[in-house]
Amino acid sequence: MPRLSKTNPRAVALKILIRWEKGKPLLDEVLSQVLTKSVLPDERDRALVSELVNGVVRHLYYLDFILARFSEHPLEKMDPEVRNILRLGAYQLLYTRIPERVAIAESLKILSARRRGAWIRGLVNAVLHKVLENKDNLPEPPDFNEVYYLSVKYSFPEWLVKRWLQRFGREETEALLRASNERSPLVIRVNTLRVSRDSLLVYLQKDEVPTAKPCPYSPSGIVLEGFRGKISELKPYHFGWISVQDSASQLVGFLLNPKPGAKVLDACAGVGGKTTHMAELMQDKGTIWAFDLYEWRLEKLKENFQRLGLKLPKVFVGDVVEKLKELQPPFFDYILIDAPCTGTGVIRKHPDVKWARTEEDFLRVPERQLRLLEGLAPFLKKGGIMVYATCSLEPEENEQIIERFLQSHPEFMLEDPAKVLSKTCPEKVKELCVENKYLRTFPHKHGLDGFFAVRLRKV
Ligand SMILES: C[S@@+](CC[C@H](N)C(=O)[O-])C[C@H]1O[C@@H](n2cnc3c(N)ncnc32)[C@H](O)[C@@H]1O
Repeated sequence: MPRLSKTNPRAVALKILIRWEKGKPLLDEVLSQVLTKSVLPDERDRALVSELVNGVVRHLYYLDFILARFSEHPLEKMDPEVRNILRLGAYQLLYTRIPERVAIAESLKILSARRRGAWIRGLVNAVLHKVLENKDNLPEPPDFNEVYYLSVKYSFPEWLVKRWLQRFGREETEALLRASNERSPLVIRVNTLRVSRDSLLVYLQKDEVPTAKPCPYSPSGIVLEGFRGKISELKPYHFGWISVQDSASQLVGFLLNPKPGAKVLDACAGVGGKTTHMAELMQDKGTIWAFDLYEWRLEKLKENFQRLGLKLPKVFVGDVVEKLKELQPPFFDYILIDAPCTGTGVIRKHPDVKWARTEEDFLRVPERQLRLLEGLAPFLKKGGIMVYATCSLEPEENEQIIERFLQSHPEFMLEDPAKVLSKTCPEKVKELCVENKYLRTFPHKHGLDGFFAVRLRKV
């Protein structure tokens, strides 16, 4: 019989948290590796693992603050198994509707199965009961230090809170921290080559997701409010009618808006979220060259093209700047640079991002981004369009990079995103366009992932 660590969702979550805490690998990757090896055939158990792991990572500092108040033993001196079982227990008690006795009993069951002694079980039992007894009157972090207070209350590293406070001020920073801790709704993009958004909406509302509603910004977007199921269990997913893509990310495709028959370069294609959108916008006519550093991502990209019934693009593994020098490609009509970035705009989806970043990233990452802009600019046709996008909120990766690029490239000019987007998207999209130059979305202002994008024309 498989061991508890493979069959019990809380034990699987514990294993993931211990592994994540040790080396801070990408949480999604550890989650999928451990889930693949686990024996959890029920989809609800797998969803519980994901909910517990993401929840603990999202509220890490606050959970530790609360636990430290109720434990006589310093958390940092506990072994990782005990520390993380306490975090898991406290998360269930404070943030979920799991019955309290189940949350505590299951924590103790795991410790027993792992042959932890009576002393450890007693400690965990006592601390979790104290959390439960004080649930309606939990201690607050001291507020004489604004940075420390916000950092603990919303579980963000102090350096990032300080950075946002300097830029946005107290009220807006608090709104951003709060919004970044919320779970984002699931948004899908309709493959309009197969089905119209209106008819798919009718189908979903009637049959599979009664709460489905049109996205107010993207003409192809449907928001599956409150949907907690697995997307691959929806029939339209199997028919190739939909892809999962946040509304802000969909707008990047509409900003480039490649025409049918065009030659397009997707420099950082990943698993093809935007590549497939471009193919749909081009009515599957034309040529797309898709690059990424990782083969496994491009394999997924191909699967996505196949599922959506789209013609496969030309796919290349490796550094796009170096590869293009070897390949001597044609000049492109359109280039998309969906640049690697710090990801501070998508913390609500990837809570580990806040713990993985350091201040040095804001020196290192922009240089990679500028290298991509500089390296790809020569491959764009005169009159062609290049869109640069990130899911970061930080000016160093966004406005400042574009200014630096434009200073040494007078042959490029910025186009007003509002003018381009209003041709295909609802009027409301203009709210997201600023200074006639930038498309900028924020979780706390628009309820969207934080994205930045510009449209550059080579003149
Ligand atoms: C923001 S993600 C792209 C997401 C993707 N466009 C989508 O919509 O699904 C950035 C991607 O760029 C890739 N990347 C980073 N540097 C690169 C380079 N020099 N050449 C090619 N790909 C690169 C990364 O592997 C990563 O998959």
